[in-house]
Amino acid sequence: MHYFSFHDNALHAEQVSLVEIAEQQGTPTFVYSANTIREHYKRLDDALAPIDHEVAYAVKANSNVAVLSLLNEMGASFDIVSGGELYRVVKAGGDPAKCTFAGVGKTREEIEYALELGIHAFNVESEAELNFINKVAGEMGKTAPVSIRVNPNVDAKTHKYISTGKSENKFGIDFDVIADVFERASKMEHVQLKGLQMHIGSQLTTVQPFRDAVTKVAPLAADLKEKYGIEFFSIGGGIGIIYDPALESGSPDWWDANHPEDMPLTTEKYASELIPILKPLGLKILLEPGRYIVGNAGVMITRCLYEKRGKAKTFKIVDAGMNDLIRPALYQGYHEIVPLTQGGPRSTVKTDVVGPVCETGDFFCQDRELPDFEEGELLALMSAGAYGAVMGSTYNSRPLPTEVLVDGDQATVIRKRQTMDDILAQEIF
Ligand SMILES: Cc1ncc(COP(=O)(O)O)c(C=O)c1O
Ligand SMILES: N[C@@H](CCCC[NH3+])C(=O)O
Repeated sequence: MHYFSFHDNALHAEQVSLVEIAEQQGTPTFVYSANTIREHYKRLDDALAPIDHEVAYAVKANSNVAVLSLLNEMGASFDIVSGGELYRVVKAGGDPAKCTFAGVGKTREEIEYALELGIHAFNVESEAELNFINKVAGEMGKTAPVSIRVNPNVDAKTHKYISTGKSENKFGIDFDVIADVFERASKMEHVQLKGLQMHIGSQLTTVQPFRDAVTKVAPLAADLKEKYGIEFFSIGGGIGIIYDPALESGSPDWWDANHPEDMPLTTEKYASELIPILKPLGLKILLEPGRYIVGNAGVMITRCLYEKRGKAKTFKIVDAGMNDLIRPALYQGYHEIVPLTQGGPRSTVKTDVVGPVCETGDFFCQDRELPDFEEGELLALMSAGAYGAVMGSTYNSRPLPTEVLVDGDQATVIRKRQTMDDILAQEIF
């Protein structure tokens, strides 16, 4: 089955035409394919089957409660990074005891909330935070389950804004001193050591940085198990997806979840390289995938408003902006742009696709050779399921877009389009 593919000349999500969704819901709108999410989850879960493991979905990638609920039904655990994400998981029917709580700046309120609910573990990112969690847990008469995040100083070879495992990144505790931190933590009265965690970065397209990091940290994990009886080793998320078919594979069906061989980093490759290093540890292995699960399970649909042929460039102006999908502006992220209807052959044009926001950085592509679509035409920005809607803002007083979940032939609105009154609700006149 093709999850995003053309039928009768219209791009569909599963069995639902994206043109119909656009006509009914307006644009911009995010559309997700439930079966793609399920399949990605299952593929990763199956690949790790030879070892004791848990797939803890990184909620930040797409935290719509309907998406979380779907993954909860699949049996996922959750990697959260705020009290707000924990709140969402609970609303989705998720069990706090299956949540690990990462992040360098947890507040007292968040720590108390997580202790109250009984999360699986805090992933502690500094000694100051460790001391504080110990203090707060003591005040509450509780013991805080913790794992400590190691920064292995390994180059993830990804965009510098999404690299997290080098010493100059703010995340985790330096590899050289982490053993001492565990020793001090083991003597704390209100902390129980549960695990070791790392996450070297996002959108990794080869297995080598994962292998380097796991190889470097595995002996430490073995040592910590021996000394303190830790139960798990979380190797983080970061598995990359294909954004640009021309660069990565040349396959026109790259967004189809049934083409695992086209992935730059397959789950099979990931598992076959890492399992031999991880299995001998005898620890539960946690994975924290976000983008891999939802990235290619979503698109953002938008309508072309105007075309402007300037002296230097052709601009196609669409009704979505950087406030709706910020990845191109923030990381020079690539999203394939596909007209929703396929007529006969058409000419191509080198164009910038830009939004209405009052920023020069408000573009979805620059100087890209694209089918010469017209004013009024509908388009999909592919691979927008991860770090899309969640990073949206109301900049320029632009209401947040609708989100729709397609499951087979059913399309369900899972977030209504925001209204101006929603935006103004907290303002005091
Ligand atoms: C601690 C942690 N775990 C997991 C993830 C998920 O990353 P990805 O979406 O690349 O799988 C992130 C984001 O990079 C993260 O910071
Ligand atoms: N938001 C980033 C990924 C950040 C991962 C979170 N640590 C992106 O879209 O590529």
